[in-house]
Amino acid sequence: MASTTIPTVTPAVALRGVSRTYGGGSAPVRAVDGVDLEFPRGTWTAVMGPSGSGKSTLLHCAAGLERVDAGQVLIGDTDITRATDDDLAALRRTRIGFVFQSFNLIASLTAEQNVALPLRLAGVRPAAAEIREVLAAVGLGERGRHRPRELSGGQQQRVALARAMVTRPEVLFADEPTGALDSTAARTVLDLMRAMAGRGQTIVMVTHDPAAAARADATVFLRDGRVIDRLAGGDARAVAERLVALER
Ligand SMILES: Nc1ncnc2c1ncn2[C@@H]1O[C@H](COP(=O)(O)OP(=O)(O)OP(=O)(O)O)[C@@H](O)[C@H]1O
Repeated sequence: MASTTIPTVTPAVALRGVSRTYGGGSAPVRAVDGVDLEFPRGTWTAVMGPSGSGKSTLLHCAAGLERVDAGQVLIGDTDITRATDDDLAALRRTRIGFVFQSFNLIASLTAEQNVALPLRLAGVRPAAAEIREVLAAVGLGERGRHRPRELSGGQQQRVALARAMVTRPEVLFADEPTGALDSTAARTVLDLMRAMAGRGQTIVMVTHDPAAAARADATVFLRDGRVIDRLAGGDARAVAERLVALER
């Protein structure tokens, strides 16, 4: 009988034995402790866990914002743990997007200028029409000339998402993207993330909110820097129950 080969698909992001320890001396903190995870292309994964369980550290290591002490992080076929600082900076400008709870927009720039920034940093002259299109995609077509302080929190987060989307990154890393938003604004941001995953982009999102995690395709649960549980799909109640169980 002929043997069949199962084609292996490279995940968008893979962590292999990743560890990150802070501080040396007598009290080092192992924030991430031997994590193995794969994030398939076009999927949206939530990362949950108690405060201090290592969620942000894991996200920063996966996005190349922070160096790992051990293990490998692969973005597609690229091992970013071997990349130089220049390579990493280039990767972050082109293949990776990042959104934070605090939006991190530049106060003195308009929405359009904020969105254009990653292209400018990559040495590309942004086309005005392209910037308007991305802002329209997040429902802010009329707000391009406004500065962050003239926008609501939900609108600012949508500008931050537009800025992360403008380079069409393979992977979007989001650290509590809805943490500062009311439920209506949060839903709009989560709808946009769902649309991104639908276009084949991969999303890794740290959240404390079971309702936000329930919108993702899967949730991984961390405790003491380790992955200790995983839930595919699920509703907010199922996510919350798992979270409560691991906080005991
Ligand atoms: N720069 C740092 N220096 C020293 N220790 C740190 C640093 N950053 C994080 N830690 C420690 O590493 C552990 C994991 O922190 P991390 O911020 O990744 O957790 P988290 O799960 O994202 O927490 P939270 O939900 O409260 O934001 C914690 O014990 C934290 O105190």
